[in-house]
Amino acid sequence: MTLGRVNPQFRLEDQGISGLGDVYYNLIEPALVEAALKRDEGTLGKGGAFLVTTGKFTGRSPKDKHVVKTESVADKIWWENNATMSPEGFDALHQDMLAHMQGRDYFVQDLVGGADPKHAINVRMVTELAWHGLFIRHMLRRPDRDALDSFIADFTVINCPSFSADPAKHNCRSETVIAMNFDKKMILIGGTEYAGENKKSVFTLLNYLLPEKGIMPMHCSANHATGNPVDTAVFFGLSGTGKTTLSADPGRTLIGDDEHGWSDNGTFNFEGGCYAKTINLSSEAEPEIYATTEKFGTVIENMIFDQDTKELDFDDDSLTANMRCAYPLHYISNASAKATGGHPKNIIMLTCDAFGVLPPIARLTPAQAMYHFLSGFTSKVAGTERGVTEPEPTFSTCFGAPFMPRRPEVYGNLLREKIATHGATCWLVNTGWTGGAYGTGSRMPIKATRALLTAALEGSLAGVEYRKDPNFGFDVPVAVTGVADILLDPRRTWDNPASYDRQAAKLVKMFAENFEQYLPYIDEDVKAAAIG
Ligand SMILES: Nc1ncnc2c1ncn2[C@@H]1O[C@H](COP(=O)(O)OP(=O)(O)O)[C@@H](O)[C@H]1O
Ligand SMILES: C=C(OP(=O)(O)O)C(=O)O
Ligand SMILES: [Mn+2]
Repeated sequence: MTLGRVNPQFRLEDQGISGLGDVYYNLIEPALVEAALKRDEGTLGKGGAFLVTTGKFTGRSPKDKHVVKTESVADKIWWENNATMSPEGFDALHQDMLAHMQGRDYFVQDLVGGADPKHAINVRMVTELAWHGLFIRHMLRRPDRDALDSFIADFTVINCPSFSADPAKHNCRSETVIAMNFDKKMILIGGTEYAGENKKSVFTLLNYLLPEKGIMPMHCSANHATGNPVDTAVFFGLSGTGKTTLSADPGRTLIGDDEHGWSDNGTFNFEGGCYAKTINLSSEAEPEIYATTEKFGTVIENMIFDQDTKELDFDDDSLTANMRCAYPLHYISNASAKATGGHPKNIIMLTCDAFGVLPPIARLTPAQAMYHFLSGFTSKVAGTERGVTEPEPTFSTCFGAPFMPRRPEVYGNLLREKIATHGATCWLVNTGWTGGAYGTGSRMPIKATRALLTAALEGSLAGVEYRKDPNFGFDVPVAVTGVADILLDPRRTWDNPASYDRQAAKLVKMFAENFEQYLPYIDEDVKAAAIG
């Protein structure tokens, strides 16, 4: 049976998918919540939030993500960073997944990736779980109801958590699989319930498609000055560095929290919703995000709650440290209705330095910005990827290596060109450890980070005194109103300055060793900005 609203010329049968049970097309949020409750997929929380657990997989499985090596993409993909799958393996996977889907009910959401209609793609998400339908309906952009009648998908994603892949037959690594086929315009996901795979696979797709149109795809959040989209800031950062937290700024308008493009027209969100970490979320430090956890349909993943009162326990990470909530952009009161902004005036590169070495803010020259963008130094925080249980220093190029199908220079050169054309000011902001490394020191207070960002974005850091950092060569402000001076000089926050110096030397060496791989691809000025 077919239920809901769909283009009568573009049902699943028209895509060669038949023999399913009931197919629910484009249900709106209340209907998805009803369906998910009926199917016992979760339970209602305060304000009608929808609470789910995802079993064994509570974070992404980057090693199980494959790109199908077809002729047309063979010389475009960065294979050192993307696991392959043979076209034959994919076809077998596709067939077996369709066979597995027989007789089961499915939920179809016809959505859009990209707030700039000129560069948007239509994505059809076919999900076994009703709540995955709800999740992705929040996360991507919802077309007008009338537009559904003529919707044709550019890409189709099928997500089937109850399906187990067979490495021998499907040319994959384990029972869990995320397989991207750019030729067949299809992504198949199996063997994991973690909702983040849905949005990050669409992100990877856009990261592949957009550079050829001269658009820079960015793993970043974005906001603009209230009433003034020309004053746009983007915040690059790997998971857990603070993109979502810091872009939800009561003093600015939120464009988006995770994935954006930079075209000749400025900045545009790929998405229509946010996916925030809820561990230790407090109503004082992050009131806007906190409030979404009590709104209708917000999807809350892997949180412990009181069965009687439905009170969420934000400190209980017994299921995972990667507890999450997903909500539409408009659940944040000062979000942009258009989800677009101007050319970034400020570019913030967020790093979560578990060594406690980097200063809380530094101003970068364009060459230094390129150096840090290609380096992508940060820590993986606990939980977002399987197997990571404490902050793990890493160099994740473009601040999002797991989502980059092309070589880093492709993104680096695009960014470099756009920074030069539009004259953006670049900053490195450490939201990680201060007063010592992870284990000794403490995480940078959110209040301090916010005060520094406000100063940078409002322009008041333009006139202050700077020191040149002896290890990294960038400029660090000496004093900023609202922030203790000592915080600005990490060496002074350590009990033993000699230990700091040793740790800094170790980090400089790591940077230098990691950067060697980029030397053949970069210009002299970036080489000159290299450290160590
Ligand atoms: N100084 C800080 N700046 C930003 N976030 C911080 C800071 N200190 C602690 N945090 C916490 O770190 C996490 C950042 O996560 P999030 O904003 O979701 O990152 P991302 O969106 O980049 O994945 C949040 O749980 C936040 O409360
Ligand atoms: C959702 C994710 O990313 P982020 O924390 O950057 O939102 C993820 O990496 O699974
Ligand atoms: Mn985020």
